[in-house]
Formats: sequence, structure tokens, C-alpha cells
Amino acid sequence: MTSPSTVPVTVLTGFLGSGKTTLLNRILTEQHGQRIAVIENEFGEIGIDDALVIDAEEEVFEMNNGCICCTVRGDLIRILGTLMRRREKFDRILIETTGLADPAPVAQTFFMDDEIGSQLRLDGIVTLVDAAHLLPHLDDEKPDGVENEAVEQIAFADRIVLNKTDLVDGAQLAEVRRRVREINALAEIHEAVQADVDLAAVLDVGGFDLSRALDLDPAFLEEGEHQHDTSVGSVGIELPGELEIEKLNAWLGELLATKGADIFRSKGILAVRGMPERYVFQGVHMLFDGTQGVPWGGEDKVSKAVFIGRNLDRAALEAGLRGCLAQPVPA
Ligand SMILES: Nc1nc2c(ncn2[C@@H]2O[C@H](COP(=O)(O)OP(=O)(O)OP(=O)(O)O)[C@@H](O)[C@H]2O)c(=O)[nH]1
Repeated sequence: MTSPSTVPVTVLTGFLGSGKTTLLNRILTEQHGQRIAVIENEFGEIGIDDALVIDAEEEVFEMNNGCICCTVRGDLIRILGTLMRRREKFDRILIETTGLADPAPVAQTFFMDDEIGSQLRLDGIVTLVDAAHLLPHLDDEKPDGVENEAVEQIAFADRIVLNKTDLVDGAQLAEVRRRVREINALAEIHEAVQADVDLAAVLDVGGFDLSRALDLDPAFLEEGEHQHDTSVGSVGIELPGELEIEKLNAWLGELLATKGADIFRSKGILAVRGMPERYVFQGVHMLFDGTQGVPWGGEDKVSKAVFIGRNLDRAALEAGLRGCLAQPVPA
């Protein structure tokens, strides 16, 4: 049984690049009078998301190098334990999962661990959907026994934010809605641009629907194995020196135009010659843009980039980024 004094936990999920960090930043900046502890998990060999989450008063815990739904679940339980010992410091907890996480094992944590269950309560699973890129991921054929994360994320959602409606026309939006409804008949759907939703709709869900989770997966409350699609991986690159913006744009443009179907997500915090600020690069399949980040000041200029997708060619990606250096250095 949960008592009213339990701390609510929101799990923010959604496929790679769907807008989770955008929503998180909105939650951290809007005046809602609540103190929020954030647990962030990212998929990728190099941590980049910490630099993309706005500097807030809130405490942000990072969990890298593994997927929250399996290998780092122990880390999640440890961080939650730490938070419970300081529970007077915050009003709620928000967990942002990687874009490749199955939210079910994360949700299970709140029902299977007695100590956690007695102090924390899962308020809801909020799933972000990228209206422009969802459909191919839903139709992605997986090997036997490997679940489709995009489907699982929608199936277990209590609330769905149908994001990036600016990128699709009415017909595509209707089709995405129809497919989402097919997978999840009950969750409220909120359409959004830049995850601009009424925060009450995502923060005060009022209770994860355990009975629906059990309908979806009768073994929900049992410890079980699940498998990820091993053809999807990440390549992280760290490169000292400065890049030339023209070369970078030409390389990324060509790369994503030709390989963007398989490169699901790309992001980078890059050092560009002549630019005192960090250049923040964000790509989702073939769409990409760049914005100014915080100034380098006196720090060493090291670019960091992460590519996540299917059958990535590490050597080609490394050579490609290296080829954008203002003064190429031999490998
Ligand atoms: N056009 C458009 N772009 C958006 C919208 N919402 C977010 N984006 C952009 O999409 C990219 C990915 O957004 P994020 O919020 O980083 O997505 P994410 O789900 O946290 O990504 P991962 O953590 O890598 O899975 C960024 O470049 C955002 O600026 C939207 O409604 N419309």
C-alpha cells in the first residue's frame, strides 16, 4: 500500500529524439513551485545530455553507459535510495529514460522493491512521440524475442505527448494518431510543438495504471529478461582541436542525407573555429540543426559527438569528423 506521503515519480520515455529533453527543460524552467530531482539515463558511449539539460536549481543525477531497463537498474535503485534519504529536499522525482529503453522494467522497480514502494509512488509514464519519425520505427521488424521499444513505450504510457506536429501535415498526423491509438486505446494524447504541453497534464497523472500493465504483460510483476536489438548501437567520438563550419555542414549534410535512415539520432557539442561558444548539433534521422551553446572560456576545445543507429560504421564516422578539422591531423 502507498501512503499519501509517498513521493510521486514520473517516468519520461519516448524514442530517440522524440523531445524528452525538450520537455524536461520546460519542466525545469516553468514556475510550478515544485522541487524536482531528475534522474537521467542516456544511451551512447559519451555523455552529452548533461550539457543539453538547462542549468537548473534542481538536482540532476546521471546514469550513463547502459540502458536503465537492464544493465543499470541497480544504479537506479541506488540513486532512488540516496534520494529517499534526502526526501525533504524535493517534491517529486523525474526519470528520463534513454530513447531505446523499455519503460516496463523501470516501472516494475516501484512495485518490486518494497523499500522503494513504501516511499515512492509511480505517478505515471509519459511517452513522447515524434510525429515525423514514429511510423518507420513502429514497423521496424525485429528478430524473434526482441521487442520493439517504440511500441512498448506507447503501450505502457499513461499520457502521450504527440510532439513535432509542426513537421507533418494533417493526414500524417491523423495516421500517427490512429497507429498510437491502435497500440494504446486509453492514454490521453496531447499534441505539441517543442513539447509545449500543459505541465499538469504530464506531472499530475494521478497514478500509473498497474492493472492495464498487467493486461499488457501478465508477467509484469515478475523478474524477467528482455532483449535489445543488438544491431542498434552507438559511436561516440571525442576530438581535440577546432572544426571548420563549412566542412562540418557539408559532411553532416551528406552523411545524414545518405545514411539518415539508419542513423536514428546524432548529437554533438562541437568546437568550431571562430566561434567562442560551443556549437550544439542535434540530428534526428535526416533533420538536423545547430545552435549556440555556452562559451568555451579558457577550457580546452574538445568536440564530442554521438551517433546512435543501426549498423554504424565507426571508422567512417571518425574519419568523417576528423576530416572537418580546421587543420587536419593524421590519424
Ligand atoms: N521541429 C521540431 N523539432 C523539435 C520539436 N521538439 C523537439 N525538437 C527538436 O528535436 C531534437 C531532439 O529533441 P530532444 O528533446 O533532445 O529529444 P530527446 O527525446 O531528449 O532525444 P534523446 O535523448 O537523444 O533520445 C532537438 O533538436 C529538438 O530541438 C518539435 O516539436 N518540432
